[in-house]
Amino acid sequence: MPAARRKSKHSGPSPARRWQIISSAIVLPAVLVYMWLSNAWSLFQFRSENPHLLCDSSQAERTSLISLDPLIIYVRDFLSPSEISALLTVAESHFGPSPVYDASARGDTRHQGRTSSTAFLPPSDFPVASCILSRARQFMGTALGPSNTSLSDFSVPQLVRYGPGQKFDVHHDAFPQPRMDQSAGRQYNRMASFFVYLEDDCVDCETWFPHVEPAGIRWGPWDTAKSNETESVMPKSDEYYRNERQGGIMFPPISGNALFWSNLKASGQQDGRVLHAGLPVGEGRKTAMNIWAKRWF
Ligand SMILES: O=C(O)CCC(=O)C(=O)O
Ligand SMILES: [Fe+2]
Repeated sequence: MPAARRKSKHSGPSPARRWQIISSAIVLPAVLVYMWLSNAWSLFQFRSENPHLLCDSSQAERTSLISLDPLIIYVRDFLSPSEISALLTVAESHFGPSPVYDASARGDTRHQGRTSSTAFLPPSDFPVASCILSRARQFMGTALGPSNTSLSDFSVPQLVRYGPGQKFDVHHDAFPQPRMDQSAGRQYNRMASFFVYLEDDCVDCETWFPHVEPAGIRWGPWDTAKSNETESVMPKSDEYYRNERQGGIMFPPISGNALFWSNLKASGQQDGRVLHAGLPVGEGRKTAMNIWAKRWF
């Protein structure tokens, strides 16, 4: 046999080399295809479990900043329907004429600017009021301050009710000067307000903040005094505030939702920008809950 032929018979790759070639030509691509397929499968599964691959609508934020300065926050679903019906039931027999604080008399009086009815719900007598105060405390987080440690850091919660023609004229929730808390033996003021809507079956019954004009508001044509029409500033499905022809912002009552705002400047004085009113009810009935957090002095 010629030498050249003999040589070619033995010059092929060794078995180890052949295995190396097979593995790089078949096994490696197979592994890569497998990895790609399994990734694609997981993605497919993820997509079929989350067909829209968008936000989960049940995770919608419940709070909206209306104004940073002064601080005003809108809270959706602050109270559940069952909490609302519990509050309305326990308060029903406790309504009397709404009081107004008279600084010169240093006490509560009646005033023609406030014609609603009020029911006081001391948390010690009304467990539902107590758990709602705890929620308010949670909402306020560390803003209550280190000396605020108990439910007495809130004024006694009140339900306020308006029938046709009843109103609360423009006013401030904080007192002009700190007021004595007799049982605590200390002075306090209402540093923040929660106003929670319970019954909203009424017309012309908004809460109006005449001096708050959030940056995000699109002013209506009336702003130029050319038209009498107000313009909604939110899409219909989310219409929880609207602008007001005379200026400011109006909140129509929506049962369960709450407004939260800060009443005091850092100095402890009233912040005049959060003056507000309960407009005279046209028809129907509005019931809401007042919760005031105290700042001690
Ligand atoms: O009735 C309203 O809309 C506001 C009432 C209010 O401001 C209050 O009770 O202090
Ligand atoms: Fe008020």
